[in-house]
Amino acid sequence: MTPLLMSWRCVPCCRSGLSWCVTRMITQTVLRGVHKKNKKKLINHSPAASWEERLSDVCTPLWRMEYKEQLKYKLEALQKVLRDLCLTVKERGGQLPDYNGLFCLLQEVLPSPVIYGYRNKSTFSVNLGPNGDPKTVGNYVGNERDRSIVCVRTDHLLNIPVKHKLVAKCYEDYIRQSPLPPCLHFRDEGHWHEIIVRTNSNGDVMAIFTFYTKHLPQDKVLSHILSLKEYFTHGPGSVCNLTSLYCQQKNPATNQISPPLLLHGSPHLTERVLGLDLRVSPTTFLQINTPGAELLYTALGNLVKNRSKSILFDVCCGTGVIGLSLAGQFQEVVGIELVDDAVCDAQWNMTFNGVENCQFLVGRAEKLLPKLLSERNNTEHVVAVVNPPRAGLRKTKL
Ligand SMILES: C[S@@+](CC[C@H](N)C(=O)[O-])C[C@H]1O[C@@H](n2cnc3c(N)ncnc32)[C@H](O)[C@@H]1O
Repeated sequence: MTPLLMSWRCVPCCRSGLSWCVTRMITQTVLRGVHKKNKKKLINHSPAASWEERLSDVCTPLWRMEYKEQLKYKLEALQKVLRDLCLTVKERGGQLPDYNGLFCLLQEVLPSPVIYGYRNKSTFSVNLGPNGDPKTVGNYVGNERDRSIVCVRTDHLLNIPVKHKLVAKCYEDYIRQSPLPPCLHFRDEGHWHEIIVRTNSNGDVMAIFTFYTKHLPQDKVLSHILSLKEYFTHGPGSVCNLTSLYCQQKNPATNQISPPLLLHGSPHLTERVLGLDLRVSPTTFLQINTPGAELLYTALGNLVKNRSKSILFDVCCGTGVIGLSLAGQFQEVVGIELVDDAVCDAQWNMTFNGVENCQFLVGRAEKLLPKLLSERNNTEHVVAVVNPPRAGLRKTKL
């Protein structure tokens, strides 16, 4: 189980006098990459392991540990990353400060306020289940390379909330009685595809399903989509009490997915994070554990106290949550984000919450940041935050 995925470190950047606060999500990928060997020990590779256990090992690799042990494991994983990085720099003749054998201060991993059912977004695939049923809704066990994928229901997963599981179950019930076949991985046929479920702290639910339109005339596409809508709004699926239902069509000609089409309910959910009301559209990025994110942003705020004369660069700002939540502590906030829609959400969030000292710019941080910094001759009053650190940012010259 990976209920808490956060820690942070603060590295003063000597060259520019710029405070460089780096928040860091320790993702499963990091755990996989850094502690591959250790992780193998965590996983029960016995052929007797059930499908459910195997799925838990994929989705929540630390689930066999007590939560305290998980936090210790994550801290050690981070220490190892920093030690390895330090070694690499030193081997190449570089010099680094020493903080107890690490080159920067590393704080404890904070426990998440919620450790079960904490996800606010889940994606469920459709594929062959362990019993061979091609209309099984769940998550994958197996390997894409050798095409050994099996789709296992997620009812037992500790990190997925009950509401998400209910939508997945209802979707499975519906597609099983539909005459249309599913659209399976690697097969250019069938129609029913994945479903994404998002919830907010109020318990509102948004579902976004993908429908593959190949070989189906548009009127038939429409009737099947509307029939699913009817099922979720007035049929047995109404137990899910959906706040919003969206459909995305996968276009066979381009293999691209259309923008989400609202079939029912409100276009957005609203999520409250640290007193801010945030607009959540089908594509909006939010940290997956909202109370965990609040803890992260609060911890970040504590690191950057007394900055009323400073400017904050929120690098890769997404919908601007970090910058907006810290805006009161800074003279000015500049968010930089690659994706246009995310910047629109950030601007909406700023206006809706009455924040006035932020601006959000669309563009690549690597390109915009040097220009923005060169416009400011005193970088002492500049703080930058990036979450998560991106490989694409590593060559940025500050
Ligand atoms: C995981 S989200 C994090 C958003 C935000 N920092 C937060 O914590 O809520 C990462 C964001 O970085 C953006 N991004 C990725 N590479 C970027 C780049 N080179 N320049 C600017 N934004 C980038 C993505 O579009 C995405 O919205």
